Amino acid sequence: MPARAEIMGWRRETRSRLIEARLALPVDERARRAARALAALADAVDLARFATVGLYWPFRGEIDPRPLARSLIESGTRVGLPVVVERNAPVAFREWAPDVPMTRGVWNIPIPDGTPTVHPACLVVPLVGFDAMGYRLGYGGGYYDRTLAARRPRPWAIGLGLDLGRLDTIHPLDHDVPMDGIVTESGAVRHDRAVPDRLEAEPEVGFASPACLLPEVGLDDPGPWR
Ligand SMILES: Nc1nc2c(c(=O)[nH]1)N(C=O)[C@@H](CNc1ccc(C(=O)N[C@@H](CCC(=O)O)C(=O)O)cc1)CN2
Ligand SMILES: Nc1ncnc2c1ncn2[C@@H]1O[C@H](COP(=O)(O)OP(=O)(O)OP(=O)(O)O)[C@@H](O)[C@H]1O
Repeated sequence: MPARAEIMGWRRETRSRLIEARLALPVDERARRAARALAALADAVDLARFATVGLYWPFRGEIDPRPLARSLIESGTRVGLPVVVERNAPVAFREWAPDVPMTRGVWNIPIPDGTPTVHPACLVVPLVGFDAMGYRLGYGGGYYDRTLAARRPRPWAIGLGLDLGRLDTIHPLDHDVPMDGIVTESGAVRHDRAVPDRLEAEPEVGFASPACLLPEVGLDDPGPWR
């Protein structure tokens, strides 16, 4: 098992290699793969059963989930987008709809301006990379890890990305929170866990943030799968 410093260095290189590879795809090829991944998501996962779902504003070649956002809103599910309100802390989710005013957050990513904070019971999480155990590589801020660590029951988390992000292992560290499933253009894979960490009473995290209770997803919640 490599040491933490080596793992973090490997992640930095792998992250930039995978983002480059994604951005190097011809636009129409990337759009075809993204459309297949979104179709696989719709086949496998019933997001409309949740009152509120967390999506994201696409950035650096991420799959564009806005068509999904619009159809969820039409069917009565609220959509939140992540907002970095504090460095090295969980993200907040702010309600989005096609007509809400937008401003720019970290990295100039568009964020809803002045809409209510929402508490999604299920997050669709953009992937840079992912591994066979459902662990995810993101942009390196640790924002999704912190967000998933701070809430009980932990929101369901479905990683959405391209097959080119597939890795054998990301060499998971203590802070890494695995996804409940991974969806790419080649389909959906569930990662059910014997001990459901999403129900642990106390977040074991290295920062002070009150656990946010999600009344919507109780102990016997059946999850997002169809
Ligand atoms: N579309 C989209 N929106 C998103 C995310 C995402 O992954 N995708 N995020 C999911 O996380 C959050 C933004 N993620 C961020 C991750 C890192 C840094 C950042 O400041 N990075 C440092 C270097 C990080 C490091 O290696 O230590 C920098 O750029 O200087 C900012 C935002 C919220 N919005
Ligand atoms: N719950 C937590 N408490 C404190 N620090 C954390 C927590 N989760 C992650 N971190 C820190 O954040 C950084 C995350 O690095 P990592 O490579 O896992 O990011 P990532 O998952 O790719 O990023 P992102 O989620 O922003 O896309 C590490 O330095 C890690 O120590």
